Amino acid sequence: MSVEADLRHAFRGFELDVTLRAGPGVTAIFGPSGSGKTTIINMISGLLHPDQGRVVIDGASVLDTAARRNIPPHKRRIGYVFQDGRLFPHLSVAGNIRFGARFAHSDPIASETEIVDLLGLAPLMERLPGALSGGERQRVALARALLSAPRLLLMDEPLAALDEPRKDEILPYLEALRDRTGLPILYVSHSVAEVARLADHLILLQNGKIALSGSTQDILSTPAALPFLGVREAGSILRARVLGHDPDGLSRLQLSSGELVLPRVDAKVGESLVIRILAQDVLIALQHPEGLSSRNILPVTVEGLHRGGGPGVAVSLRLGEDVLLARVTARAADDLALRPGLDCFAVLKATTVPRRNIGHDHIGDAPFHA
Ligand SMILES: Nc1ncnc2c1ncn2[C@@H]1O[C@H](COP(=O)(O)OP(=O)(O)OP(=O)(O)O)[C@@H](O)[C@H]1O
Repeated sequence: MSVEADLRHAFRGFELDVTLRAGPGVTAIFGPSGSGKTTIINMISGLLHPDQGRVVIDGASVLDTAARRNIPPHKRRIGYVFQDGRLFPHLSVAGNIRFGARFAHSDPIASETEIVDLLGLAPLMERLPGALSGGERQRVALARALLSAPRLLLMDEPLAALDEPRKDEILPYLEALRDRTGLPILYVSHSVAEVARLADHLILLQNGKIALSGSTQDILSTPAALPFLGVREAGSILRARVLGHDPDGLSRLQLSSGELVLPRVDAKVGESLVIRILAQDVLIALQHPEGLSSRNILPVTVEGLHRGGGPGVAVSLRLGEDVLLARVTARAADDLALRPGLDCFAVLKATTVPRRNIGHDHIGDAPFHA
């Protein structure tokens, strides 16, 4: 399943011009306020009509301005999840979920029981939305969208209205939904942490145009992406497998090259994880440091440097199959004579990685209807 969109549109003082293609899994659309994220989502869903455009979902054309084709929103087979859930307050959870099924034009992607199980809703079925937490309400909105037998899911900042603990609670459900439904999911977000955790692909939008796009892992480790993500949020993703949990409360993880030690992670031995390491939490040493408190000293090779407008330099460091991003001062980069090809050591402090930055890599569970 896939979605293709070619969209051109002018509002007063704003021009949108994007071509995108997304397959199964999460494709995040990330960009500053006013860059056009919601406009893209609204045009794909049919809520807004572009000056010129073409949208193809799962091989079916739903919009083609040149051919005067414009399928109305409710016939496009799209599940839409908004920031605020938009549940019917007078219907129970079960009633809200079943409402989605009324719009199903074909076989659902999974049965109601499967969807209720996936989103952990069984104990909540009789409750009214007013008696649910924000995170629970969003899980109901996700279930309703899934039961409408969509070929595409659009999520416009679905976690933005939730506080941090509720976000943490719902992220594992979104990971499961991503891995089990096989649907393309376009996910609008302002949060690098969310994108790093969930998205397979990332589109960076600026002023109505695509500035960068590619696999999330590649984009997040590209020094050139740093100005878009913000220096504080910049960081790369490492893939790791849990090797073991030690009695002193630390977990050992296998990287594509070397091992990482972190405070106990919530995963079983053998599980695959994605871990976001913030660029500001990585130190660079030319020699293997001795007598250091950190247990994470990884041999790396400098791949590239990117000088920003300020005092900082982003340095990409090759670590096996992954790239680690470090942010150092320009003065330090000069003093250490950092240059592509230089072998050095990356030092990470184990306690700086918050739990939120550790996600599950694509879960091995069989997709629905596999
Ligand atoms: N119906 C409209 N009429 C005129 N201008 C619009 C309309 N909708 C959006 N715009 C303009 O288009 C631009 C993109 O808006 P859009 O809502 O897509 O941005 P966004 O990236 O989703 O922003 P945010 O993160 O704040 O939600 C903005 O300059 C906005 O003012």
